[in-house]
Amino acid sequence: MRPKIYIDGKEGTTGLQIYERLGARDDLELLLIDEEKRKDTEERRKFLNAADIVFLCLPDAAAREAVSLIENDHTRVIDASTAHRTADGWAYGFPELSDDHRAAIQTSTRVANPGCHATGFIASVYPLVAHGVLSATDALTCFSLTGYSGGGKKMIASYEAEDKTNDLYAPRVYGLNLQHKHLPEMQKVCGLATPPVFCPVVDDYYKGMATTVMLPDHNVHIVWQALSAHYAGQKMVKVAPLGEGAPMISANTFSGRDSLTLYVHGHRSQTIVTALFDNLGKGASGAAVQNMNLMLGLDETTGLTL
Ligand SMILES: NC(=O)C1=CN([C@@H]2O[C@H](COP(=O)(O)OP(=O)(O)OC[C@H]3O[C@@H](n4cnc5c(N)ncnc54)[C@H](OP(=O)(O)O)[C@@H]3O)[C@@H](O)[C@H]2O)C=CC1
Ligand SMILES: CC(=O)N[C@@H](CCC(=O)OP(=O)(O)O)C(=O)O
Repeated sequence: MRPKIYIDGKEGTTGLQIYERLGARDDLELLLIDEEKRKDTEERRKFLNAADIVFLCLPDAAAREAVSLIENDHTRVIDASTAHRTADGWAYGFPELSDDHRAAIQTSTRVANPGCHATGFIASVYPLVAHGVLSATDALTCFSLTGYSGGGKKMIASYEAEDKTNDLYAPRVYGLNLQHKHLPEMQKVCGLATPPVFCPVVDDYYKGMATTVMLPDHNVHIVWQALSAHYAGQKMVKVAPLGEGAPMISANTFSGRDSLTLYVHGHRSQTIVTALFDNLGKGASGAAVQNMNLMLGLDETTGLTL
């Protein structure tokens, strides 16, 4: 019997991209809700309980509601929203962090898919803390560039409107209250004493991310070696040869891909690490499908673009 899959929020940005990755597969049975009933709670309840795996591609409140509608023990959940990323009982869906993370995803009934900016930050910082290159009390700073699809349908509409306002033609620094919603998962997953000073920037291109962590007092060779050793053998996360990409890397390089690559650059005692990936790939839908593959005991790259 093919596993039954339901995407709650399939008409949204993340949901559509998951559908694109699953639509052509014949090893899965996709449960498709009637278009007019896609927000009908009782109809959703039926689909959520009929599925073996559900993807939640919804705003946080709707994702919490969806979980509360599941009344059985067999439906497993992959939540793309922020609602459950630091919640007890949820596995954090980043299998490359450690064998324990991978095993938790494979066996869990509740998997929280990482936030896009959090993916870039954690990819660099988790291994450096785990291998003692950074300490949990180091004060970290990070800036992260994203395409406008990261803001979902509303933001896409504003960037693609015919009467687009002038401010949308330039990069926009946001998260200025320093309380971006990804900070709790960045801090918790990396085991940091304090959250990083985090500066997200959204710009006038559709998708792709460059998340840069700055290390003012760390040797570039030590950082590169620790990251390379940590991700050796991984299929979806790689470390580029030291210095590759100089003198300039573009944040849309990985647009359309589901993998992530870390680029390490340095001079004297200063180092920067930049994660290049797609906010809708390893930053959302690609990661969600990778997690589903692991939960089903399949090759994690099935249906994905490396
Ligand atoms: N875009 C990205 O790059 C990323 C997004 N995410 C997260 O994924 C989730 C989805 O985001 P995104 O796809 O960007 O958002 P969108 O706004 O593009 O899509 C959300 C979808 O959910 C639908 N929806 C809203 N409320 C309900 C409800 N009660 N029942 C059923 N459907 C509902 C919306 O309907 P309607 O079409 O009518 O508006 C829409 O289709 C969010 O939690 C987001 O934070 C995570 C990582 C990256
Ligand atoms: C450009 C933009 O607005 N991006 C979103 C992040 C998208 C994402 O990862 O969303 P979730 O955390 O909800 O999963 C933001 O910074 O809030």
